[in-house]
Amino acid sequence: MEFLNTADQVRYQRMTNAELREAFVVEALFAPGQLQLTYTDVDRAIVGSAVPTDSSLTLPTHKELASNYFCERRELGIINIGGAGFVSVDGEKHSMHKLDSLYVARGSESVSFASDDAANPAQFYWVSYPAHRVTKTLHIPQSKAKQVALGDLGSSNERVIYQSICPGIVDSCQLVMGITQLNKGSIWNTKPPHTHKRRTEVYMYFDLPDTERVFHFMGQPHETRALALAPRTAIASPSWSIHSGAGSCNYSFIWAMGGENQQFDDMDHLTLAEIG
Ligand SMILES: O=C(O)C(=O)C[C@H](O)C(=O)CO
Ligand SMILES: [Zn+2]
Repeated sequence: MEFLNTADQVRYQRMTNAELREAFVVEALFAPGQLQLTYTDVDRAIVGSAVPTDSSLTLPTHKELASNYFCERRELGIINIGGAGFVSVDGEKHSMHKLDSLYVARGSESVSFASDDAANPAQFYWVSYPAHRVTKTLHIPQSKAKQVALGDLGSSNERVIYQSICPGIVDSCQLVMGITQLNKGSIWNTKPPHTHKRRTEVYMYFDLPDTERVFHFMGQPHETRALALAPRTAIASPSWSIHSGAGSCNYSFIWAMGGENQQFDDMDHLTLAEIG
């Protein structure tokens, strides 16, 4: 397991791009045949990926979790961004098509990942937070997610937010998670930008060609920095930071939040005049 130690709201202002990347970005994701884990210090979110090819991959625990198994005190939100596959939770198989979500409840002892076709492997991405009670594991096909259409083409931010792991759909503890898809011709996510002191957030950009980038804006509203992120890269957003991006083309991203509350709409919106 890797560890991501984010910088504080003063120190990030003096950092080079390479230092900002080191402190906020999770780049080593989605290696074929491998499972990867990064423990962040934003509300103890653990970010991970698994790309099973010829054999299945099993979610391990780690010394720093001091647990007998990964979900002993944790919940897990998994989304597949690749070919069809399945996730087995304590022996129960959940088929996962592209963009399906799976909520894995605290207390689930074994979690493993497999692809239907090694030549077109599933690409599982997940975010996990500590969980204070036992709830139920649930599979959510993308069609069952709450859909919210936002923005317009004239402002280059026409997009659909799919809220799959959220109150009303899944009984989770901290985790709120879903996918935002930008329509062709739109490049801006999270416009207008916002913060939410009550929650931290992790974004993971995907579904754009390898040659394209998303310019992700982070930092305090009056002192922002931009990082050019390649596809399948995640970035942690501390509670004091905006999180908004402009792509060199349209794209999708998975967002996941944890913290004080689970209210998606609880945001402190900013006007662009407040961004520096
Ligand atoms: O494009 C958007 O707007 C988003 O996807 C917003 C994120 O979901 C978010 O930041 C929720 O707090
Ligand atoms: Zn947010």
